[in-house]
Amino acid sequence: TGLSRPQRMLKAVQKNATKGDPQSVIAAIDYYCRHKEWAMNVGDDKGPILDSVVSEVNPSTALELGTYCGYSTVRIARLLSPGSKLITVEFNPAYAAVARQIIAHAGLQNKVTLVEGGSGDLIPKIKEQFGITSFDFVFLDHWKDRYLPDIKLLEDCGLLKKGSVLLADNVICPGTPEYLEYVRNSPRYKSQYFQSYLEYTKAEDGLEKSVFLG
Ligand SMILES: Oc1cc(-c2ccc(F)cc2)cc2cncnc12
Ligand SMILES: [Mg+2]
Repeated sequence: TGLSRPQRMLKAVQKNATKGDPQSVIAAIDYYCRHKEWAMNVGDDKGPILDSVVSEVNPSTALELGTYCGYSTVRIARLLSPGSKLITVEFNPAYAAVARQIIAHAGLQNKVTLVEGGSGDLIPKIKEQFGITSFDFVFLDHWKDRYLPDIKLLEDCGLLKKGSVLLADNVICPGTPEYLEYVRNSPRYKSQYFQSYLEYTKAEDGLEKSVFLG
């Protein structure tokens, strides 16, 4: 049945984006997904909000849950200071295979570690495997019913510290009601909603930024 949607997206990047130029990779994906076929990247409406939060935090250690094709991985990694690291977790091997190539096309492979597997299995292993004591920034963009259990896991594993920033995609569409209720009502978080649009559409969606208070 030919190429998958992620593989078609990769071809568009290889054809239209300049090697080593993250901005051209981002633009090529946004053009393809807006004009050719939709795909579940954070996109060019929510993307600048992601950029502004990453730039404000300027994380030394960052975690992304849900790589997909690597669009937001590239958005985050292009903003990291030298020596900073982004770990991105993807459950689907076919997605991970495309993401590795898109991240490499952007020239960001030295800033990014892509780990294949389930976030629930991998989070408890991060300290020992990567020698990371805590994350300054976490981007949640995977299965919506994993958002809440995974931040509780991050808390229990001591991977969050006072000031750690969580940014969650899709809190309206498809929606993460249990997660929102938790971060908005917990005394351990200061939460803020950034209204935007579902990628490449006119539907409402938004990002929830939650600062861990320790
Ligand atoms: O940004 C996203 C959007 C959608 C999605 C799919 C279908 C639809 F109709 C609306 C929204 C699904 C996602 C799954 N994981 C991560 N991010 C996602
Ligand atoms: Mg998303």
